[in-house]
Amino acid sequence: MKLKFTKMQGLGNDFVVLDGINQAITLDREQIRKLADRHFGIGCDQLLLVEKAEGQADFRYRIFNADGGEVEQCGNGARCFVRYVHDHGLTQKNEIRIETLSGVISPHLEVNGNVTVNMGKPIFEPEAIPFIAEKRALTYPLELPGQPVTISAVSMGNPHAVRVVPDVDNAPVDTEGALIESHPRFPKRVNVGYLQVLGRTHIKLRVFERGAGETLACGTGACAAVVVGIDLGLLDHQVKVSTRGGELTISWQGNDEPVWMTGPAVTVFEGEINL
Ligand SMILES: N[C@H](CCC[C@H](N)C(=O)O)C(=O)O
Repeated sequence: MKLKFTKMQGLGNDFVVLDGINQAITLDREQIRKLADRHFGIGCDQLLLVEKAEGQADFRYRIFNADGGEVEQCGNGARCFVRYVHDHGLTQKNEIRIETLSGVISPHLEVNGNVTVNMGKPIFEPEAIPFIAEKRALTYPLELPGQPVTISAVSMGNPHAVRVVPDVDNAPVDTEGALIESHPRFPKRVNVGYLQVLGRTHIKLRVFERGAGETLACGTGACAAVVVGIDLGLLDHQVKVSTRGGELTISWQGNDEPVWMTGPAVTVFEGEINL
């Protein structure tokens, strides 16, 4: 099967984007893993599928991690999604509503080329994350081989565990991140963020992503980290998030207010692959 694709990236978090409207696409887990493979396929952190909306939204937005698993949300991908549908003539709108497994989000193309997305509101109830805990708390002890660690847990539609650390550049992201990602108290596994507070309006962040490993940036991870930082009283309402791939601006007014994310979305190349 010949498949047209577009390679895109948001702060180095990279995507293979497929038009599922003008080409009939059914991919199994193994085919997704192959497309995402950086040696035997195209290579990406996530594969994004553009489909017709089922409800009132403009499009349906499906997200698959490099391990082939379909997930609920992807922030950097949402910015690339609106750039893609605009550039490929699938819409003339600058602001669109896209339905995901975790609800509708609305990315907006800014005149300066950045994209702002209403990422919806954070969810802290453990059973909705999902995370196994007696009750909602600001932080939780999490048993690991060796000594336990302290995390916060929140959902941005997808699950996030966030650790506040003094120095992200020396944090055990690959080793400890992998242990937390598949910890039994996260029944659907979890994205693991390492947050360093540089000031009340600036943090540094690294994320070991569920189903992909450490990425250069994680949009929902940046939202989760800022929300946790605000909840812990460490951050103000608008924060610059410095990731290895560049900077995001995240803002949250608290309580049931949505989280807003602003950042870039870049097309790298168009291609075609025989699958
Ligand atoms: N690995 C994530 C999906 C991609 C999220 C990330 N790339 C973003 O920009 O939000 C998960 O399994 O929930």
